[in-house]
Amino acid sequence: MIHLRRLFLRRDERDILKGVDLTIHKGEHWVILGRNGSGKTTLLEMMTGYLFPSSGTVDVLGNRYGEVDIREVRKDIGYISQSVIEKLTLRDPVWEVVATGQYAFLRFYQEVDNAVRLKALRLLDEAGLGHMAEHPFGTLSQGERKKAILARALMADPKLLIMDEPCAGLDLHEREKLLADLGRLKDHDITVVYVTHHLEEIIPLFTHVALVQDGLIAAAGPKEEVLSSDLLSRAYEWPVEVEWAYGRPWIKASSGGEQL
Ligand SMILES: Nc1ncnc2c1ncn2[C@@H]1O[C@H](COP(=O)(O)OP(=O)(O)OP(=O)(O)O)[C@@H](O)[C@H]1O
Repeated sequence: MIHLRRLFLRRDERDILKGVDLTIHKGEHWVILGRNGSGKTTLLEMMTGYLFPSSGTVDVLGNRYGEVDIREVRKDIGYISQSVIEKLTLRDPVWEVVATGQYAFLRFYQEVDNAVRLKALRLLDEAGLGHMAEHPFGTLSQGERKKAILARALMADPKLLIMDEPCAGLDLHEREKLLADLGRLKDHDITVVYVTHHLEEIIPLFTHVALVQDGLIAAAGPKEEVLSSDLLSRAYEWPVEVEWAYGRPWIKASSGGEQL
């Protein structure tokens, strides 16, 4: 599904990626963790074809970037990031913002096909936002916006859903509601790649974790193996302990502990 091979990225005389290898198979759901500036967003942008490596190969859904029309590949990829959210028009009705996901447009300048409108309304209903379909997008709370953006990303029935910190800025209640929506993707034929800073967002849906450290993959594999106190302490350069509860990992950091 995704094969990253020997990815290097050099920008402004700095090595941002230093030889990343990562393979994600169909049916797996991955979380990418790592310190600020370690290269997580850069990796997502390589997967979506918004950034090209200085060297190395990126294969996504059987296509090698550089040899195919990436716009065609993107039709099968849902991408949720702050930069996408910022481009959406706040005064458009929620259902229309969701419906644009069908074509990866930002706005409609023509009549919307009725089948597309109905699909947007159904996805909004499933997200519990049906009653807000006609509200201007900008009047939604941050949590409601995130749920609507997830519905938008699902409009085109993507094979791959890539998310960059979708729970950022949400309170516990809104976060849990968004995670519950994500959990339901288990029944969809979709592969999820998810960047976060918060281990507790690693709900049972997720199967694998990659730890990024200073432009390299420090560890990657089944979540139970990678989410060890030892590996996480090294990746975050801080002594931490991981505990599991409700099928999710929870992290304890030693306060004022000597840095590793
Ligand atoms: N266009 C660019 N030109 C130069 N340096 C860049 C560029 N984009 C990113 N970087 C640098 O590359 C490094 C990795 O950035 P990236 O955004 O991938 O990190 P991240 O792991 O997503 O961080 P965060 O958790 O803070 O979002 C950072 O040091 C950043 O300053």
